[in-house]
Order: sequence, then C-alpha cells, then structure tokens
Amino acid sequence: MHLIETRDLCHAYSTSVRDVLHNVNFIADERQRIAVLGPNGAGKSTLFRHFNGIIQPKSGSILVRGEPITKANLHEVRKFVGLVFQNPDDQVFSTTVEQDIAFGPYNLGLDADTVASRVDHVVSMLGLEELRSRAPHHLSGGEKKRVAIAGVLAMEPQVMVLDEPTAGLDPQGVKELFGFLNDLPTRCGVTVIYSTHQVELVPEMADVVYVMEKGEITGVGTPEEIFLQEDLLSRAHLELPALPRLIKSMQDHGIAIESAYTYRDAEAAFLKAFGKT
Ligand SMILES: Nc1ncnc2c1ncn2[C@@H]1O[C@H](COP(=O)(O)OP(=O)(O)OP(=O)(O)O)[C@@H](O)[C@H]1O
Repeated sequence: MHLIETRDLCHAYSTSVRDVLHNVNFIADERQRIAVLGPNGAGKSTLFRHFNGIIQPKSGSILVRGEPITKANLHEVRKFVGLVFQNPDDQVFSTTVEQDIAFGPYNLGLDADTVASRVDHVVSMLGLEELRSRAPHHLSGGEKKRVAIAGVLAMEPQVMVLDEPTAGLDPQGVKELFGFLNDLPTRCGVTVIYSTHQVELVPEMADVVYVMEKGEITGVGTPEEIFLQEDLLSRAHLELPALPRLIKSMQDHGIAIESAYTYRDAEAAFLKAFGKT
C-alpha cells in the first residue's frame, strides 16, 4: 500500500477553461524524498493541495494509505500529511513564533505538555531558539518560512509536502534547509515531497523526480534518469544541474570522464579522469 497515490487525477478550478491537472498518476512511499519539477503554472501546487484534502479531484482519485479522503477521515489525513504552503504568510499568523508553532499540535487535540515538548523539539531541530518570542509578522521571508515548516513538523506528519520551500531563502538558507529535509526520512521516518525551481540540489536530495508540464506528468524516475532526457528538460524549462552539465560538455569535447550527478560522484569522476586515483 502506498502512502499517497493518485490515479488519473484531473482537476479544474471553477474559472479554468481547461483541466489544470490531467490524468496525474503519482505515488509516494515510505521514507522517500520526492522532487516535483516543472515550469510556473504546471500544476505542482494544485497537485499538492489534493494530498491533504484542501481540494478534491474533478475525476480520478487520490488515496492516502489506500483510502480515499472523506469528510470522516479528513482530520486523520491532515495529521498524516502536513502541507507547507508556498507563501508562509498563508500559514504564519499567531502573536509569537512559539504560539504559531503550537497552533497545529493544539488543533490535533494534544495536551499542553505534549504540545510544549513538540514545540521545543522542532525549535531546536530548525535552530529557531532566537526567534521563539518574536512576532511572526516582523520576521524576514526566510525566517517565516522556517517557522511555517516548524509548525507543520510539530504535528509530526508521516508525509511532509513542501511547496517551493527554498523560494526566498539565501544560498546558505537553501543549503541548510535541504540538509535538514534530506535527513528527515532517516531521522524521523518521514516522506518528503517538495517542488522546486532550483535543480542544483535535486540529485543530492531526491530518490524520485516527477516532471510536470501543463498539468501532466511528463517524466518520472531517479535524478539520473530524468537529467539524461534533454528534450524532457527543455520542454519543462529545466536545466541540467551545473556539475553534470560540465561533465557532459567535457565528454562532448572528447575528454574521457564518467557521467556523474551528485557532488561526491562528480569529484570521484574528476579524480579518476585526471589520474588522481
Ligand atoms: N485558485 C485558483 N483558481 C483558478 N485557477 C488557479 C487557482 N490556483 C491555480 N490556478 C491555475 O492553475 C494552474 C496551475 O497552477 P499551480 O499554482 O498549481 O502551478 P505551479 O506549478 O504550482 O506553479 P508555480 O511554479 O508558479 O508555483 C495555473 O494556470 C494557475 O493560474
């Protein structure tokens, strides 16, 4: 049984002239890191909103732990699948950061001690100690983003869905956040699904990559399988990350070097190509 599965999912907003999602088949399993890539308007956010029942399919289905989402299980589904919105202002609204993070766990009906210990835990996991008593509306965009993530994490979902989590973060913030998300499956047994326009870190940070274009899934596979398909990438306005791009250019110039996608593999490929191993 999959944690999340969509079958031929179609969606149209009331104002849409065409389907915004068309026959989308998507699967998320335990402890996976799944990247969803695609140009603006491809339908990534719309797909994510189905995962915890914010919107419903026009046709096709969405199953969470093998069950369709119904009014009766919506609360359980939202405990199981946590969604971090693209814009943290849609999520962060309490008087202090601490209260904001506590909001979700309180809504789950947890007692005050459990809520307090969950807040402490995520504050330390995300390094938010200095922000705890600050007013969220005075935080920078990147700080707000971390608070929004902490609020969802404090509900201890089994699946964390993050809509462009790195948008608005500085390079160090992107690196830290990806490092943090990368550890979640092994550290907490959580499945991480995220959309991003930053392909550079995807080879390091995804077991499975979905590519979307105009509401359809146009590619699915490992980062290596996806980044090998030049046509697929260009149609979806995606670039090959810098390291594999450099290696490919060297190969095109006749230099004998093995293809590599992650930093570690690329380093090994360079050392081997230049006789240093
Ligand atoms: N609430 C809505 N009502 C009507 N149309 C919508 C609504 N939300 C999104 N759309 C439309 O649905 C399409 C898909 O939008 P969506 O936000 O899902 O794409 P996305 O891939 O997440 O894009 P981005 O990378 O820009 O965030 C777009 O054409 C968008 O204009």
